Amino acid sequence: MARILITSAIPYINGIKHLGNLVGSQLPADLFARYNRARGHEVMFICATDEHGTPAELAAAKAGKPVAEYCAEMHEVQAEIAKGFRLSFDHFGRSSSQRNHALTQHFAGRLADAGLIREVEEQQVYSVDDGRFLPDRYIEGTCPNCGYDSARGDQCDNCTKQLDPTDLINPHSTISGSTNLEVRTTKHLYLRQRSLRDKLEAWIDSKKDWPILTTSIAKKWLNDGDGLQDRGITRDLHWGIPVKKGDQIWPGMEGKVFYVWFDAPIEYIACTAEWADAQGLPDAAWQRWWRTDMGASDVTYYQFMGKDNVPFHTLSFPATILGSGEPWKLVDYLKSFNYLNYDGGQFSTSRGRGVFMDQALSILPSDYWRWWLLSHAPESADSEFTWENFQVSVNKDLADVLGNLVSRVTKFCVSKFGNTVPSAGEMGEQEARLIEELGQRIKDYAACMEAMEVRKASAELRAIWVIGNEYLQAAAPWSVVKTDPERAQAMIRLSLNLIRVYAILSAPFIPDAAATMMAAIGSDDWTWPDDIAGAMTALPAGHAFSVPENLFRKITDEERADWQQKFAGIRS
Ligand SMILES: Nc1ncnc2c1ncn2[C@@H]1O[C@H](COP(=O)(O)OP(=O)(O)OP(=O)(O)O)[C@@H](O)[C@H]1O
Ligand SMILES: [Zn+2]
Repeated sequence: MARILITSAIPYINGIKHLGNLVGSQLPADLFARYNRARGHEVMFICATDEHGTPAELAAAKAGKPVAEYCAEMHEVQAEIAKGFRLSFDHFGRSSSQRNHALTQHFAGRLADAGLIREVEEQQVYSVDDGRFLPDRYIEGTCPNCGYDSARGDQCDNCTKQLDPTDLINPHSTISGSTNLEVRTTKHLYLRQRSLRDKLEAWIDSKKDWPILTTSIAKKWLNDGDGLQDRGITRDLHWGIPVKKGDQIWPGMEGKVFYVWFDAPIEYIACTAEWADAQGLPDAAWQRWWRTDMGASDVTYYQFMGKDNVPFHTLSFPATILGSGEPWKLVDYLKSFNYLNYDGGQFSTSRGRGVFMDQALSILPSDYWRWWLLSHAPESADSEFTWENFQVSVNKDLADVLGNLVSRVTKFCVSKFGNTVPSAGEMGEQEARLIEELGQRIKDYAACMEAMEVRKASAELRAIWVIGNEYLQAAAPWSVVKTDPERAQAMIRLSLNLIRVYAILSAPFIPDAAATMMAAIGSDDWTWPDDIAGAMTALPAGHAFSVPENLFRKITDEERADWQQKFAGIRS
């Protein structure tokens, strides 16, 4: 039994996530967690909400709520939707937890002790009436380039020109509208990533089996232009983790917080501590996942994320870990994804474009989405969600192939032989061939799952469903029963066993349908079918089963057109 630590990129708190976010991080991580549990490994699967930073403050202000209250509410909303998609986190934590405060301050203190932090003086816009420094997005004014009157401090949305807040004509604070702004000097902490550059490069070079997407992004940041740069890790904001050196005051940094990208990945560790707290377990319980000096040396650590998160996980977070000089676990395998696009454009939370997780569940159960998203995961390139493709995939793979097999076999058996596994007849050549082919295909499927080749794994699973259908088609028990009922019984006995095997193999992709199949077949034995011949004869003659409710329904053309129309616009 192996010990497997899995973290999904933590979703940002400022709204409900779209299907792109889901397939780029949480969903494939869940697939991998479920698969490894099914193989009997010890799994710790961690996710959380990413709660700090300016966008959270802005979203809270828009909702008219204090930011802490807004985050607490949105965390519950996201946790509920995650349950709806059957995301099997061991813990879904919060980056604003006390655990993360303490751990983030601890890491900063260690980095300072190691000489890896430098203090930098910067010029920044200060709003006298608001009593605070303003991040670029909090400042608006007239664009010097095109005259647009709501250009932001970092960019003009009208002409796209990149701006400095000091470029704006008649700038004002978006918080209060005040024009009483001045440029003041402020102090920030920078992590000396440059001095860790060679160490980071050697570490990345040692990862020969990582996806090219992952290593190419890391290499770009290491080498492009002047190479890896030191990075500001503090901000002049109210909402965040107060800057401290361990549990000590940091002179000159009073009132400042850590930058959200500094504390967010540390939450993977803190979240595991939150898990232990929630279980009433001592620190040793989470430390054995993270500290190689406290039992984590046999842990293999996998991360899942979309491509935009890769630099922070290949460089910044490892710089924090390596720089601390403490024996924390570094990631062993980083699975990254390209982007899923939506019907001819991009998904966008800020612009409300695409299908969002709550909307998806309101029209179809989670298995339909899980299957489509995973079987079309943007692995080697970006992929695109279209309603046509979704309809075809659901109707063919789920309804025609898998659903149809389950319903045909169980209904036929009940009508001809009753609702128990029939006992007569012997297996023949055809059955032996099916069992042999299944054995090989299950090995291929497992290899894809272990390599986290999500699309290939789904293709293997589909092929496993297809060979069952082909067998039934060729064996044709509904014809054979007329001349040789005992042969037909043997065929159906095998097919009922096949349904149980399908439930086990399909569960990581479509857990609800798998549970329905297993319940209908009257078993709770989820043992992985390593011994396929044994698994295909596991249900004894006389074992009772039932006909399940229709596993999957088809999507009609009218529904497809209706949804396409309904989701074409912008979610406000
Ligand atoms: N279109 C997409 N396809 C696949 N993965 C995506 C997509 N957009 C974001 N992701 C990934 O989703 C995960 C969660 O992202 P996060 O909550 O930070 O939202 P985001 O990156 O700000 O995206 P958006 O602004 O579109 O919501 C991250 O790992 C990110 O890389
Ligand atoms: Zn402009």
